[in-house]
Amino acid sequence: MAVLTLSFQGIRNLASARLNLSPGVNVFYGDNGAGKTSVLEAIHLLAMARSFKLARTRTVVSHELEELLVTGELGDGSRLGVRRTQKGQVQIRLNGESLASLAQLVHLMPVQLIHSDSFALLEGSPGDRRQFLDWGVFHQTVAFHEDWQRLQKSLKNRNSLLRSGRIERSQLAVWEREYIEAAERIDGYRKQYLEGFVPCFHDVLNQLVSLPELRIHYYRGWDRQKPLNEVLEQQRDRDMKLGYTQSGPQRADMRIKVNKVNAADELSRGQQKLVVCALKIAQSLYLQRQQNQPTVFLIDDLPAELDHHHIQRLGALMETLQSQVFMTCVDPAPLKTFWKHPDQVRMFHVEHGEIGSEMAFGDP
Ligand SMILES: Nc1ncnc2c1ncn2[C@@H]1O[C@H](COP(=O)(O)OP(=O)(O)OP(=O)(O)O)[C@@H](O)[C@H]1O
Repeated sequence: MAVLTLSFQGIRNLASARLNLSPGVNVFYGDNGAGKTSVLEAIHLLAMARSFKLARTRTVVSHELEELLVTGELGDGSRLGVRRTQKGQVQIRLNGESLASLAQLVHLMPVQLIHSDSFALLEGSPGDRRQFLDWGVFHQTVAFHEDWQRLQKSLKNRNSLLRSGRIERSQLAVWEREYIEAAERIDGYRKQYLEGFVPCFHDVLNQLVSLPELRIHYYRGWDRQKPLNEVLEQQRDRDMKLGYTQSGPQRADMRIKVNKVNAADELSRGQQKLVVCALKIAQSLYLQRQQNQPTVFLIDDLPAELDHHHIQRLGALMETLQSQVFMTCVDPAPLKTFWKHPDQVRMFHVEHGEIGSEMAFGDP
């Protein structure tokens, strides 16, 4: 859901502000250290009650203040507010009422983030790709969250039994049954999600860059040929020595390869960025088609690594999404010329933490 007005105070170097936003594209430009990324953090805080990374969340409250406050008026007229203290206490309110869970907040305003860490989708660990995959599954399948919690609980209990060294077979059997059931359901949700998502991804990728050899391979976290109960049985002794469970959905991966080589090892930095953008855009398009739920995009330094031609392609694609987009850049020039609907684009100049008067292209 789009944020139509955004107010914040106590975020890093940003002066308190109230911004009228476009439901389409919003560009924040300015010099290094001006506070552009901090504006994206403000929106991320509103949507997720935290910054992009745990480490960043710890430092997000301004040095001079005890707490931060971000509030927004959303497209459906509701008012959302997030307060966070230096000590990490969080309060989330929707229309004046406290929200019971973070999951409720995350469903309200799905956010896709594209920034320098997003390259981890290609060059990072399987955990980075699982997180991406599960974002889509979480929004598509209501039951996923509950099954994920069941999986975590049974896995934790199995692992602590394995570590205790005194294995009570009947107790282990109870947790293994629970673990296998949750694992198979999660694997099923992920497979079903990828069946719809992968063609959508290739469509988007083709609009950005020609990489006909690129493929996504799903690994479910245990041997494709064997049922999980058999795998657990075979690995039990080794699992005991290691003190953890080697196989299951917590080891799944979504490998992205070009000519059978990891995309991160084959593609240029710019091509990698286009693949990352295609993955995130496709995920949002797919969510939009399946659930009629638009995503908010946060793109830090959109032009970095891209030539003018690809910036234009990406901009044109962003414009066609029914999503609200926030992007930052140092030099706004490459982002000024090509919009098909300039009345939907607003530009904000950020200077020493102050957000300058906003300008829409339609303005005189
Ligand atoms: N807790 C804090 N309190 C006050 N100022 C902070 C705090 N944390 C960071 N800063 C400062 O706030 C500024 C925020 O920078 P930000 O990352 O938003 O800049 P940017 O415009 O995105 O820059 P770049 O183009 O270099 O990425 C930096 O100058 C930083 O030193």
